[in-house]
Amino acid sequence: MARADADTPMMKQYHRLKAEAGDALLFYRMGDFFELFFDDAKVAASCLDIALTKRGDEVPMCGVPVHSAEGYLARLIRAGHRVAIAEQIESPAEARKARGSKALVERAIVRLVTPGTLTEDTLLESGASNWLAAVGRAGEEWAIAACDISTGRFELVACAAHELAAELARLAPSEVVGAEPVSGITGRWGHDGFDSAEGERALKRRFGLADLEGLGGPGRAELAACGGLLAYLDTTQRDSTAFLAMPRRVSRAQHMAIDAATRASLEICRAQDGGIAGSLLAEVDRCVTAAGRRLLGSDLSAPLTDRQAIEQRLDLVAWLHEDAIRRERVRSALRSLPDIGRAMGRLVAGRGGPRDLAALRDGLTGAASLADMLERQSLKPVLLDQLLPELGGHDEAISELARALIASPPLDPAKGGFIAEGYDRELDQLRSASSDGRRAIAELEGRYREATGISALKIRHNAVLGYHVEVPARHADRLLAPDSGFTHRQTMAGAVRFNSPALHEEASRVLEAGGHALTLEHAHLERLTGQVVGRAGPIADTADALARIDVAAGLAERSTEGRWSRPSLDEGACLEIEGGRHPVVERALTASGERFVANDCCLGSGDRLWLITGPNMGGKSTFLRQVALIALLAQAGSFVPASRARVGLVDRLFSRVGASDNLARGRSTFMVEMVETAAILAQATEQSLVILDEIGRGTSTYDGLAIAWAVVEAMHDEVRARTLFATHYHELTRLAGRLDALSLHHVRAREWKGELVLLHEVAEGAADRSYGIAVARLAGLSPSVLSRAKAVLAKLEAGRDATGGIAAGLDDLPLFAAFAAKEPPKDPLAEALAAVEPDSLTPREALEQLYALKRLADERDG
Ligand SMILES: Nc1ncnc2c1ncn2[C@@H]1O[C@H](COP(=O)(O)OP(=O)(O)OP(=O)(O)O)[C@@H](O)[C@H]1O
Repeated sequence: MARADADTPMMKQYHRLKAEAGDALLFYRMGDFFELFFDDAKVAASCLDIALTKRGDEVPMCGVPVHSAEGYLARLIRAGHRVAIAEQIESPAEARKARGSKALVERAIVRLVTPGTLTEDTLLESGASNWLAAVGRAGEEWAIAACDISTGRFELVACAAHELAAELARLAPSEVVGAEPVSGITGRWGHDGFDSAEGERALKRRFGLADLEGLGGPGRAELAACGGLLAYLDTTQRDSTAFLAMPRRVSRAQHMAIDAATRASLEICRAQDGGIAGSLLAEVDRCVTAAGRRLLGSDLSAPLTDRQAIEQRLDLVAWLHEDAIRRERVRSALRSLPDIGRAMGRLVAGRGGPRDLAALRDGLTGAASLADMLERQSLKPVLLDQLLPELGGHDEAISELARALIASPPLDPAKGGFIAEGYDRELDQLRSASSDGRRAIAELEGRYREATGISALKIRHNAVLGYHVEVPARHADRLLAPDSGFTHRQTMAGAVRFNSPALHEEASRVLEAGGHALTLEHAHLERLTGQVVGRAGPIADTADALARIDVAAGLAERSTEGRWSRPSLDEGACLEIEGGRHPVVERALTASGERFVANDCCLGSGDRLWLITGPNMGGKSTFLRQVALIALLAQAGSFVPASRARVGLVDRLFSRVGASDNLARGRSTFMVEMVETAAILAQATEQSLVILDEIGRGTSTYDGLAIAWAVVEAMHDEVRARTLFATHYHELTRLAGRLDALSLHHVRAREWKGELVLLHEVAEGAADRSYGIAVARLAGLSPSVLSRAKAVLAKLEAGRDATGGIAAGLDDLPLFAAFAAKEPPKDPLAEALAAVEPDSLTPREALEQLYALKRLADERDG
């Protein structure tokens, strides 16, 4: 930068603000633009594809107009940037008045825009939640405090260190913050406030609580996370407040545990390409409101484990499923409702406007009439009875807003005109004074035309001159005459402009009345906003209740469309599915005119591990995933794509795909596969459901088979979870003779007139052969390569038959339990040492312990 420029007061101010903004891009307000300088300008210009210019000789700079800044902000945020907004906090006139004619306008950072702290519609996806998650810890305890300030949701979850990643995967936050880096988690670290005492203070202050008993006494890690979260909100929101309902403590046991890899593999809320299209969510979603869509996403992300709660959701879906007319009435009532949750988020944050108030008016009115309609229905399910009271109770607010606002107010309050006539007498009078004035001005125009004889005379208005008389240049002389009563203001190319005392007087009246009217309207806006913000909690409850009804009605609609059935739930470890289908694959096939073959599955304590073989493309992966998705949908409270399903409640769901299937995602090392398999073996329980698709195939045949073999044994003998294991290692079928709760299944195929026909039917027993070469022919491999492959296969098979193949001798292998029992011998000295707590010992006790340890050491060595 040029030295001289660096020293200007403006640049000094800029650098001070930039230092405060840290790594966020600084939007520095200059008149009608936000300007960016130095590296910020380079980053923004390339990200936004706008021109990079120079200030003075050297300072790179670019700018975006204030009125369209939101669109640019959205792009920067989506590209992973944070933006600090430095506004002018006084007008140039105020600055001059206070500090002289050359005074610099004072600026301050009024907001830090980050991905997790957005409230604007243009910056948010309407159908997805926008979580900000703060990771806190106290000793060995960890917790996440998460909020979505666009709707006020606020959750606390305590968990162990190894569960953090899965919990974060459930929330899929837009932003993660914490005090110190947590391995395996991408976030922004180094933030302050992650302290339990600070958290407790901040929570009490924020919600006006004397103690935290009402919240069920959150633990120290939860408080630390809260402290960090609230401090971060203060940093980003500055003078405005973020919308937060009272925190809800989420116990991990309330939800089916699903780790990040399983979510990705089952494509629950996002498909593999990261988009919603192609995911389970997109397939199931028939919600008619954005809030419903957000809730459905969170339901599918966190299926329940409490049978009663699931049955309640299912009862509501069933009630809407059995009566199409009732369902359509509910859905059409919901369809017209605005997003009151998000409107509330903006109003609380001080970024709301008249249109948000109108959204509340219309949304709450709609909620009340929906409640009326539902109230009259008979045999209502319990959940609906619980939801109905939440829909109402806003009569006062509704009638106030209905009286106060015009039908469709403008987004921007700046020009006024949003307060309805008849709401405020004074405002009405001011408005009529102003319109009387405008009428008087129009009359004046007529009179002047007559008096001057200039029919082209006009009274106009612009920002610089205000009201003025304008005549074509050729008639100007008449008005320029000293006794004309007009004062010259401006000469243009073809016209000359004048003022007159009468016009001046009328114009002042218009201006004054208009100004007062605007001030009054703004005062009303502020007061009305204050009133609804005071009811933020109950309004958020209404928004949640509407979303819950929308989700149930949408699921009922989807079930009708797809002939889905209500699952029955069971506390035991069973999973019985008749005529199960994979909703996403089924739709893709139907779209191309093909038929999806429904399949059965029956897992129970005596038959809990299915080993599935069969040709490539035979439908193994599809079958595995559909079973997992059916369990997941059932526990989320949805009907399922099956003719009958009985689901033993699943505590944890795991799905893993062998390494090579994941190649496209670039994270498909064999190592990842093994780490993930190890996690399943460590975490799955007898109540879990595990889907393993070709585990072990990412390495050499011998290693792969050996690992797959050992994993199947461990799943069967140790973990004992319900398991579906798809494999191409035919040798594994030998395990059926040794493991009594394992059964063999295959996807059927037939060769007909030399062509392979894949039947996509799951049948009992092992596949008779692998058909790999036949599939390769389907794929179009050349005849010469195919015939060579056949010759090689024949040789290999002959060798296998002669020697017993690669699995020869495995039948003599001792059982898995014989190995599993062998743990490394314990070291008493190490154990005793680990048990010592130096801080809690007196010097004398310490000495005694030292002697005891020495004794143990002697015993071990001696
Ligand atoms: N039940 C079914 N009914 C009809 N078509 C099916 C069915 N299941 C799968 N398919 C079709 O077969 C294709 C392959 O299925 P899938 O990927 O499940 O096979 P796979 O046995 O796992 O194959 P590979 O062993 O090569 O991974 C699917 O994309 C789908 O088009």
